[in-house]
Parts: sequence; structure tokens; C-alpha cells
Amino acid sequence: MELFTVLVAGFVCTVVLAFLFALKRNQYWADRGIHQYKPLPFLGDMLPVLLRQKTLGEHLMEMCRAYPDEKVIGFYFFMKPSLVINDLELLEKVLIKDFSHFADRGPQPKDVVHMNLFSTTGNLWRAIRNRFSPMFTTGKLRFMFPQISGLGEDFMNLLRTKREKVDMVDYFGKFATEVIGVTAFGLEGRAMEENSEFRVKAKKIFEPSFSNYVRFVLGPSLMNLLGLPPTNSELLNYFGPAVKNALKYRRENGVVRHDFIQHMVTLQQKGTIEVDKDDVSDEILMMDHVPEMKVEMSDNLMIGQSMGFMVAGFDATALTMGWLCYELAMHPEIQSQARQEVKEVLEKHGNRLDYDTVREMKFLSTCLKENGRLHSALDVNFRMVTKPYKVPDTSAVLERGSFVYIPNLSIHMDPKYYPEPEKFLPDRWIAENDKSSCKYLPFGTGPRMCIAMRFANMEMMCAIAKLLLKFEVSIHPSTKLPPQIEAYSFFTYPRDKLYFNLKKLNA
Ligand code: HEM
Repeated sequence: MELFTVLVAGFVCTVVLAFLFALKRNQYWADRGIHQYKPLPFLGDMLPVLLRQKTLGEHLMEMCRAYPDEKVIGFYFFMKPSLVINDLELLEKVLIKDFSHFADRGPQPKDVVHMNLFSTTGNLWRAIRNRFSPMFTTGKLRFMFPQISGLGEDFMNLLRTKREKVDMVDYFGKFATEVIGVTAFGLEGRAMEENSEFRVKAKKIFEPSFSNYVRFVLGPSLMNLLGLPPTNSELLNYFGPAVKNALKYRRENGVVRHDFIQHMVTLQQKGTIEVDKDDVSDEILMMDHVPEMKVEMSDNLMIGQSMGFMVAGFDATALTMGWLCYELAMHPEIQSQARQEVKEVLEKHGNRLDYDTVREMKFLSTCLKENGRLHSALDVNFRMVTKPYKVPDTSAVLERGSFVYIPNLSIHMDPKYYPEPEKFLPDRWIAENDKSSCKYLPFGTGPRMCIAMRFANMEMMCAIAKLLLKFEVSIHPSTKLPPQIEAYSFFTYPRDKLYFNLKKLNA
């Protein structure tokens, strides 16, 4: 009985102490004179997200609206005190001017998958970014266009087979997976096939699910600590050999293509990436100058990059196209105007759809831009503090290893920057002169912004131009309107599927 009493007392004491600690933890920012929202013990500000009531982006927007004049707002990611940046000038410092203080996305496990550009940190990231940026020059993209366009044709053929109640996010997913499959894995004709294994595996990476969300919330370090695999090993076992085989095939057969795999083969032929002490591109990457280093261009590093392109690339692209399809279906007059422009540009150029003619489709590109504002694939972004930082004009000091959050949705929906922000108004971009790089963030900004933005825009313009020529898109009556965003998702997936009808046009 006595032992039982001691155990109960011990348990109660532990709970009370943990609770007091959690309460104290929630005072972290208030004690430093920074406004904070309504953190709860242990859960911090995450309860609405956990209850699936709001996405993290929606929740941060609510916080920013509650304190419109505060440059930063204290935010608790569970028990971890972080800051939300609520001021564009300060955001410019975080993402661009003072980049060396915010260079990483967080600690990562040292496995093959996390060797990718999105996840790597410090010098390794710097070395890889330096050597992979040339893959996205205008010249390279121009060469890649015919391949993407060919896949776009296959995609149109696929759509011809299903024109009623089409889940376009899923269909664009097939197309975007195929594009990455061909260009980054050297695998052709896989993702658009019925029950394609490649597509099924790729979908698993980020599909909205509780397990994927837990993986994201806990992060690799906590997953490791709990003895859970931070990476889905099934995916690595599938995609790893695919890249190895593609590299081997290209090397042994002398096959030369204009794609990412080819760039990797060329890099491998050079042996190592050498980063000089005073690399000129540091000016662009805004890094502190670092010691010389050599990075071996191993197969594993290449697998990491291909996986990274898959992870960072196909979901965001498919989702963005899916949302654009939604906006065009909801605004038939804008859809007609965009279609008319595509026809006119093509007629002017003898029906040639290529890198340059697509760039002439100015109205379509404003539709894409406005869609990126309203439906950014990431409604929130973040950076880890890599060097202590005194936040200018505030009493906040950020310690190494803490996080700052970038409230993309809040910025994109702020009437200060975008009048009538909830409306889809492509024309707002025609007269847009404000060059502030931080008020438009679908691809992020600064040295760590999406490396493939121009590639993704080219791919999307190509696919949407083809779609507009071949089909008229309308909402299927079973689609729940207005769509809600899934809170248990890294990307802004609709909670319920968006279904469309496609009417074939005589083009
Ligand atoms: C519409 C399509 C896409 C969107 C909206 C998008 C968006 C983003 C965003 C928001 C980031 C983070 C930027 C930051 O933190 O400032 C990012 C990073 C990245 N994206 Fe994209 N992305 C798209 C397509 C692609 C594609 C097709 C690829 C690959 C071919 C790709 C590869 C990457 C990589 C490698 C990074 C990490 C860059 C680094 O940390 O240096 N993305 N993307």
C-alpha cells in the first residue's frame, strides 16, 4: 500500500512539475517582451492544426491578423518557441540580406534521401546548389522543352480516355510524376500507365495522411530518437536502384539527353565538386566564405538529388496545376480569354509550341501567377537559425537551432498588398510594379528559393496551354464548394477531391 502511495505521489509530482515546466515554457516570448498568441501547455499553438480545424498557414494568418503591427509574433511549435515573421522588410533580411543566419531548414539524418538539395545543410548544400543551378539556365530549358511537350501530348491522350468527374490533381500528378521520372530518373512511360508502380510509390511521399503528417511534425531528429525511420525505406529501396541503373545505362551506352540525369552523369565524369575558399557564387548564395572542400559525386549523392527533385517537385507542380484548373473552371470568361491567347500566339508562329512561344502567352502567365498567390503549394515556410540573430527593432534574440516561420498565406491574402485578396484577378499582375520579392512567395525567395522555378513554370505553361486548346474545363457538381484545405498535409491539398468535367474542343 505504501509503495502504491509513493508511486502515485511520484506520478502526481512528475505531472505537476511537467505542467509547471510547460507553463513556464509558454512564457518564453512574453518574458522577452514579444507578443504571443494563445499557447497551451505541451501543445503550444498547434491544437487547431492537430484537430484538423485549420492548416498551419491558416492558423499563422489568424495570429498575424491579431497583431497586425507587430514585426514578429511568438509562436510555439508544441514546446519549441519560434517566431513568426510579420513584416516584409524583416522577412527580406531573413530570406535574403541576412541569409547566413538562416541558411538551413533544420538538422537532417545522414541517409541517402536526405543528401538532397532541399534537406542538406551548410557547405554540402552550398556545393550542390552551385553545381546544380546551371541545369536551369534558359539554354538548358529550351533544350528540355520538346521532351516535356511530348509528355504533355501523352497526357492529353490520357485525358481523352476520361472526361467526366476527373480528379485533375491526381491526373496532373500522373503527368508531373512522369516528367520527373523521365528527367530525373531516366524512366520513361511509367507514371501515366494504369496502376503504375512508379506513380503509386511517388504518391506515397507526400500524400495527405496521418503518418506523413506525424513524420513532418516530429522531424527527423525526434523520429530517430523514438526509433522510428525518418524516411520511408520502401521508397528508397524502389527509387535508389532506379537512379543507379539510369546513371549506369547512360555511362555505358553513351546515351546523351537534355535532362537532369545527363547533368549528373557529366558531374560524375568530373569526379568531385570542388568548392574554393572564395567561390564567386558565394556572393549570390550570400554565405560566409568557408574552407575549401571536395564533395565526391557518388551515386548516392545523385540518388539523393533525384529523390529531392521528386520530393520537392512533383506534388507542388501537380497541385498548382490542379488549383489553376479549379480557378479556370470557376471563371469561364478568364478561361476563354486564356484559350484565345494560346490560339493567337500559336497561329502567329505556325502552331509552334516551344519555350519561346509559351513565354509570349502573357495573360496565361498572369493566371499562373495569380493562382500561385491564392494557392501557394506551401502556405507556410520556415528556416532554422544557423547563427544567433538579434531581430532588428525588436527585443527578440534568436538562438542557434531555433526556427522562424514565414506566413506565406497571410502575406498573399493581406489586403495591404493585394486588394480584394480572396478574388482570382489575373489582371492585377499586369500593372504590378512593386518589385518587393517577399510579398510573393509560392517558390520562396533568396538563395534557398526553389531552384526549379523556371522549369516548373515552363512545364505548367506547356501543360495548361495544351489543356486549354483541347478541352473546356468545368466543375463537376459533386465537388464540395468552397474547397477546404487539408490540415494534415505538408502541401495545400484540397480536403475533398476537386472533380472536373472536360468537354472536348475541335482544335
Ligand atoms: C509549381 C511547382 C513548384 C513549387 C510551387 C515549388 C515551390 C518550392 C518552394 C516554396 C521551395 C522552398 C523555397 C524556400 O524555402 O525559400 C522549393 C524548394 C525547392 N524546389 Fe521547388 N517548387 C516547385 C517545383 C519544383 C520542381 C519541379 C523541382 C525539381 C525539378 C523543384 C525542386 C526544388 C528543390 C531542389 C528545392 C530546394 C532548394 C534549396 O534548398 O536550395 N521544385 N520549391
